[in-house]
Formats: sequence, C-alpha cells, structure tokens
Amino acid sequence: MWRRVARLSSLIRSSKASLSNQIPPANGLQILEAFSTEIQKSAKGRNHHREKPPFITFVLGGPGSGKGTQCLKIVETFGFSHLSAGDLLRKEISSNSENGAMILETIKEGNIVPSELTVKLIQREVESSENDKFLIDGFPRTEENRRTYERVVSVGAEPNIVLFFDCPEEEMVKRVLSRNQGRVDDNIDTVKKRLENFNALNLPVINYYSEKGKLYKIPAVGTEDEIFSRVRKIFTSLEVLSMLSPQFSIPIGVIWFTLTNLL
Ligand SMILES: Nc1ncnc2c1ncn2[C@@H]1O[C@H](COP(=O)(O)OP(=O)(O)OP(=O)(O)O)[C@@H](O)[C@H]1O
Ligand SMILES: Nc1ccn([C@H]2C[C@H](O)[C@@H](COP(=O)(O)O)O2)c(=O)n1
Ligand SMILES: [Mg+2]
Repeated sequence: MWRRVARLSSLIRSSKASLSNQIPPANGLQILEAFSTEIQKSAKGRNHHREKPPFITFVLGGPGSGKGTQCLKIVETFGFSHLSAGDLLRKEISSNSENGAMILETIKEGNIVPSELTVKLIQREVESSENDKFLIDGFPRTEENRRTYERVVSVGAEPNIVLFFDCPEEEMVKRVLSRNQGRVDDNIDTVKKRLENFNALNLPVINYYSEKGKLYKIPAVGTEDEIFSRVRKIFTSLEVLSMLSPQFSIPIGVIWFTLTNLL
C-alpha cells in the first residue's frame, strides 16, 4: 500500500516537473487533462502494460555450462531479451547499492542471494521492457527462488519453457577456470561450492519443471555452434507452432513436418 502511495507521489512529482517545462498558462481543465496524460505516459515508461503475458524462458545449468553463451545466440536469432540474474546482481555490486556488499560476499562464497532481492531485480527489468519474450538466465536457482517468483510476479509467474544445459562437472570446472572475465567466483574453491549448491538446490527445481513437462534438456558438450543447433531446433519448432508469434498461423502439415523432422 505505502509503496503504491510513494510510487504515485513520485509519478506526480515527475509529471509536475515535466509539465512545468511544457505547458503555457491555461485553464484548470486543460491543466488537469495534460496532467493525467503525463501520468499515463510516465507510468507506461516504467511498467509496460501488456495485453497478454510475456513468453518466459528460464535458462538453467551448472556454473560454466554455457547458459550465457547460448543466450546471446538466442537473442540474435530469435529476438529475446536476455536477463541474467547473476549480471543483475553484479550490477548492484558495481553501482554500490545498499545491498552491494552483502551480494558480493554471497557470490564470493558461492552461495545464493536472498530471493526477494533477485526477484525484484528481474521483475523490474521485465516490467520496464517493451519486449514480450525473455530469457531469464540462472534463475530460479532454488525452490525458494521459484516460489518467491511465483508469489511476487503477477503476470507470467509460470515459465513457458525451461532450458537445462546438461554438462559434466569436469567440463564445467575447466570452462569456469579458463573464463578470464575477472569474476570473483571463478576460482576452484568457489566453483566447488557452486557445484554443491547446484546439485543440492538447483537440480530439484530442474526436476520440478521436468515433471511439469516444461523442461528441454540440452546436452552441453561440443562446440558452441553444435550446442546452438540443438537450441535452435527448440525455438524454431515453437515459432512454427505459433507460440512465439501468435499472429503467424500455419497449416497442420507444416506442424507435423516440424514435429517429425526437427525434434
Ligand atoms: N561449448 C563450449 N565449449 C567450450 N567453451 C565454452 C562453450 N560454451 C561456452 N564456453 C566458454 O565457457 C565459459 C563459461 O560459459 P558461460 O559464461 O556461457 O557459462 P554460464 O553457464 O553462463 O556460467 P555461469 O553460471 O558461471 O555464469 C566461457 O568462457 C565461455 O566462453
Ligand atoms: N538466482 C540467482 C542467480 C545468481 N545468484 C548469484 C550466485 C551465483 O553464484 C552468482 C553468479 O550467477 P551466474 O552469473 O553464474 O548465473 O550470482 C544468486 O544468488 N541467485
Ligand atoms: Mg552466466
């Protein structure tokens, strides 16, 4: 309730500020009309009211399994927006936000940041984007992450699909230790802890989505392009089945061809 009041008064403040620059003296009704239009515009910029829920893909896999690498290719080919939970948390650290120090310590230890915080960062990005299809990379990492997301997010609380990059531990460790991007968690001790957490906390989430029939398990060994050819088939078949672009309708024969030849 108080958050809504604060949000409304901030909208009113910003609308007043922009109005004072734009509107010549006018009668009360004109001012009221312009004021209300400004509030609507301002609210739209912050939270895109969609006619239908966005298409949500959760992207899961152990540390170094290639989630981020494949997400970039999906963005290029299929026009998704990529939201990496880890990147959003790292942005909080580098912007010296009030939770920055706690997030840094948690990531250094290979542990999981409190769900409310991560969900808030993801929700903010989804709501302020005009896109209608998202890759949420590295989330949910725990059952608690998943439940918090379902509780807090009202639109698109359930993912449409979940990708799981399945990679042997040895390969993941090798990739992380040669990543060379200056990440505080790319060292052998933290990687061991992240793998422990992946097995204990993330695998149950992966099993949950498998039981719901939403999981696409992708073998993640091979070249980046070989792996992407597996990923491409999934999104191409979703496109053909009109799930990614509902205005695109196709004959049943094409659907049958896709099911039998691409999958
Ligand atoms: N198929 C591949 N073969 C070899 N190396 C790869 C492959 N895919 C990605 N890599 C490399 O492995 C490293 C880890 O990849 P990436 O950052 O995409 O993993 P991730 O799953 O996002 O990891 P994290 O959970 O730690 O963020 C990167 O240096 C990337 O260039
Ligand atoms: N849902 C999440 C996602 C990430 N984190 C923290 C802990 C991870 O080790 C770190 C890096 O994430 P990555 O870039 O590897 O996806 O960020 C978390 O606490 N909760
Ligand atoms: Mg990553």
